[in-house]
Amino acid sequence: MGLEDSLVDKFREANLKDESTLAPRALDPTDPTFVLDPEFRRKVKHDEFLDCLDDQIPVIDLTPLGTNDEEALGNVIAKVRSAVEEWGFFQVVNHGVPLELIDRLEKEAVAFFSLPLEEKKKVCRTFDLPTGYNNAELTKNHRDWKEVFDLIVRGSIVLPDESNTTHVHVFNQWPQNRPALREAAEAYAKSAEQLAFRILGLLSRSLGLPAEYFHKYFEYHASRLRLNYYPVCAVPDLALGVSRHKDASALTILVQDEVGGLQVRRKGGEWIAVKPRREAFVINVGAVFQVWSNDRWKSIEHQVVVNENRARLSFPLFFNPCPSVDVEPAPEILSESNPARYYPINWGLFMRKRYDGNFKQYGEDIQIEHFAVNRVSPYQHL
Ligand SMILES: O=C(O)CCC(=O)C(=O)O
Ligand SMILES: [Fe+2]
Repeated sequence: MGLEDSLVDKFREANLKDESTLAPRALDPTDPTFVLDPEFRRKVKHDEFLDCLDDQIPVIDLTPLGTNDEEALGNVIAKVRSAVEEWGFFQVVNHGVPLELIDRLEKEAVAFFSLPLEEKKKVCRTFDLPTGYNNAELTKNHRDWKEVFDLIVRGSIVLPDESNTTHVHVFNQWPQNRPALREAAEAYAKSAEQLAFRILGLLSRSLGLPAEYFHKYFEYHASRLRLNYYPVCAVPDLALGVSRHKDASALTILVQDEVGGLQVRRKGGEWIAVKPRREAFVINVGAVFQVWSNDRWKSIEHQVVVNENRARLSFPLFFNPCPSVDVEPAPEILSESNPARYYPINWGLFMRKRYDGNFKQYGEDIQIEHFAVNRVSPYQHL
């Protein structure tokens, strides 16, 4: 038996013995794909926070957004620009989303994830319907130590089918007899959606464009709210809650509980553990802004580590354009010395391929880089 086989055994046996997790066992620790190759395992624990402020994602107070104070607003925009250029991430406080909406959703999410697996599987995601419950998600072909519940923020969207010959209607699945989960998720999603539009405006201005510049791409936006539940893991140095990845969204708004687990890759390659703050949202720009900004901004790698003591909840809202939109570098940003670095990418087809890649085991997930000019891409026809 090789070294890796013995680690797979260790992972399985320790997790089978572990009775501490709140939810009934929904992850099968005998699946060897949970055990990551050494280079992908955590380097830093979930609560190993660095004390120095320079080592934390900048915190930006959004109070000036509701005022006519142009000078204060100008400061906010400058801070956003600098944080996105430096980190790809920032945190916001005084964001306008009521805390009680978050509390309520956390309570309902815990109640849902605590249900027996057979109950949760009644709203299981399928190949054609990428909403609802999933306990077998792959991030770049690694199995994640997490359970998720996904919903479309606007209730439903229309996506191209796999072969791009027709369209499929994607709608939300809700557990029967649990109206409180739906009410809590919809109320939170509505409030976070408003925040997303305000942040979209800030990001546009940070690129030197009018506040409403990108709003036209979001009329029938395809945003998704995800409820993440990371059970206790008996051997957290072998698996991750979410393997390293870059978000494909325009921007992501994340709220997390006090446990900790999110880690962001810095330019030097090191991983920084993000210290949870109850009053703050973590925001990052995704691949769509990378394209719009013609690589001035990058979608930055991040991951989630798990731990042996406490389960964790987090709720990312992936703010996505309409499926019909072709995402391409904003012409106002381009010049002779800054030519377009990407071909136009149809967002609906891109999402379809991403969903399919999460569901099936592909060699490589589709990435925005596949559309870079000068790259020979299997997806250039999209
Ligand atoms: O749980 C988190 O803190 C982040 C999750 C995440 O990055 C994702 O779902 O894309
Ligand atoms: Fe992410």
